[in-house]
Amino acid sequence: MAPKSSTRVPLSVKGPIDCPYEGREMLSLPQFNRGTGFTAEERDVFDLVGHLPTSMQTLENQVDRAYDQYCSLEAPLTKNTFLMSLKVQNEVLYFRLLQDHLKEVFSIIYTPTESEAIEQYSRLFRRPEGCFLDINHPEHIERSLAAWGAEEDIDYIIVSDGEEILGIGDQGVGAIGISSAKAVLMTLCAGVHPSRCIPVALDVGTDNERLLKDELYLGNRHGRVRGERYDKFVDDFVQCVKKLYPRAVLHFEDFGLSNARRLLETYRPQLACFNDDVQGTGAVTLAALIAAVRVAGLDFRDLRIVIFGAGTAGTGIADQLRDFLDTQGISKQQVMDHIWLVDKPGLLLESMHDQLTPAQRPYAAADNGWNGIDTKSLAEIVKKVKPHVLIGCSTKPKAFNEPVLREMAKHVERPIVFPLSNPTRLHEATPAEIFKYTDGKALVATGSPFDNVDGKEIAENNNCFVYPGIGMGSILSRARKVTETMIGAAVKELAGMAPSDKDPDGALLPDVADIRDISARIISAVVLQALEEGTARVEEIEGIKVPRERDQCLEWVKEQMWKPEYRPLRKV
Ligand SMILES: NC(=O)C1=CN([C@@H]2O[C@H](COP(=O)(O)OP(=O)(O)OC[C@H]3O[C@@H](n4cnc5c(N)ncnc54)[C@H](O)[C@@H]3O)[C@@H](O)[C@H]2O)C=CC1
Ligand SMILES: CC(=O)C(=O)O
Ligand SMILES: [Mg+2]
Repeated sequence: MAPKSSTRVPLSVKGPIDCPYEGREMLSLPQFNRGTGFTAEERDVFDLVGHLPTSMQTLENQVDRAYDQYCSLEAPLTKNTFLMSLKVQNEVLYFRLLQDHLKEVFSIIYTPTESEAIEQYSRLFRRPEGCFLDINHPEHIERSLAAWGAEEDIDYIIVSDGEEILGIGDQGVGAIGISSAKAVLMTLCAGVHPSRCIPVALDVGTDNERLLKDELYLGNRHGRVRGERYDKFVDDFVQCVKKLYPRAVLHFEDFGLSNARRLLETYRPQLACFNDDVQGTGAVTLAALIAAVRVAGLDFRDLRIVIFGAGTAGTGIADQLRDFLDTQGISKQQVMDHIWLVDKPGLLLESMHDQLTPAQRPYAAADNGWNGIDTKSLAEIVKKVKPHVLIGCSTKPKAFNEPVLREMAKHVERPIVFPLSNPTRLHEATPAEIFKYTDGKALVATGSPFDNVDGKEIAENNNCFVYPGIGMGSILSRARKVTETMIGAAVKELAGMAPSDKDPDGALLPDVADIRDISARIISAVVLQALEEGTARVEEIEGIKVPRERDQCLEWVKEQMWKPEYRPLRKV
């Protein structure tokens, strides 16, 4: 959190850091604490003498020590808790450790382990690390948000009401866990200054009986508030964001099916906002699909796609495909005619109109042609449609079983299969199963990380590949809106980095280990698009003329990214 306005310090990414603190207080602030990393001069100037052991260490020494401690822990959840503690002790050390061991720690700080941490949020709680807004006290919204800094301090706000977290459903106030984890990734992947991002939990109650019965549960102990009171609370929050932080980008995460898209549609015209589950998932899946289509030698015009699980993510993917292909000269209707949505009632048909969500309706299949076919059976649907692509966002493990996959492999040369449900145990199939039942011919991407199978790398098709880039691109351009074309620019940039373009056995998305470089390129593409289409306000607000040439813009972007390093401290 930024210091109070009386001692406000600029939150920069280079040069000396102004510090108004000293002594024990400084050691308790993760933004300023360097522990054994403080130099002799800093110990003197900031009155730290006597508070630290004699020996002085470099950041690299500290990372080695912390990493050894991390490795000595066995269970992923214990590792997650350890990293959480490190984060509230020394922010630079925390991010440097993550950066140096990125691939290894990714599944610990994010899906799947973060899901476990969120399920146990009230029992693992040590220190609060975000902004908690209570539906029973909407009068506190402004005061709570304003405590995070002045208008120019805040770039990004991630908000969740915790209804549909990472595939594990309603976690009530545990929402703060996903907002914080996504905020960490904003810094780690895209270099957003950690103090310029606010993770927010909207505590509107929970319908999770386990939590309601748990005497240690830390959130509001009543059912989820819905309807007008909920809408008013969310609206109060958004209007407050607009008022206090008009430059910031608002990121919605893990809202439930009945709210996610509705809130996005309501607020998109009002401010720069983005729903990661709808748009981020759609964007990364489209990038992986573009890569897969190239490997399979297919044409998007002919592609038949079945999406199993037509909720927030499933319909987000369908819309992203439809809107992107429309810009490539394939009409929206043609794309919609080639997408089949399947949900709990089976294939979604026109005759189900009244039971379908507005997002599902445009894709409902005409009933004629399906007479005598069991539309509840995925294998039967696959037999009839003969899809090239099968995408899972259902949270139904093992839904892509042997009959389904074998049926798919009968009709197409290279089945494209993306089981995207998180966490790992909810995947519709494992990569090993998919390869087994398609005789190794499938092109696979998964929602959570998986190890290689028979030397084949498995792309992690997770929105973490794009939202940091889209978010930071919107921040740096000071975008008025996060537009479809800016998201499209991110998709094209990511699709252009697919290892499978060079090696047909390569992954459909680049390696998460390279996420900082990947994000920098996406940021740059988004900034350039925002400049071109006039959504950017960076010159107007900050007086900055961003280079419009690609390489120069990329260099500029890299300079704006926060890095975990001990910059000189200046006493103020
Ligand atoms: N890989 C990634 O980047 C992302 C993955 N996801 C994952 O996708 C899954 C779904 O997330 P959301 O769309 O946000 O949830 P959601 O609740 O909005 O949608 C889930 C949909 O699946 C349907 N469903 C549930 N059981 C089913 C069954 N047995 N057969 C067919 N359909 C069934 C539900 O009725 C609902 O329409 C979660 O596991 C989530 O973690 C979500 C966003 C991003
Ligand atoms: C990845 C993500 O956003 C989800 O599973 O909800
Ligand atoms: Mg999500």
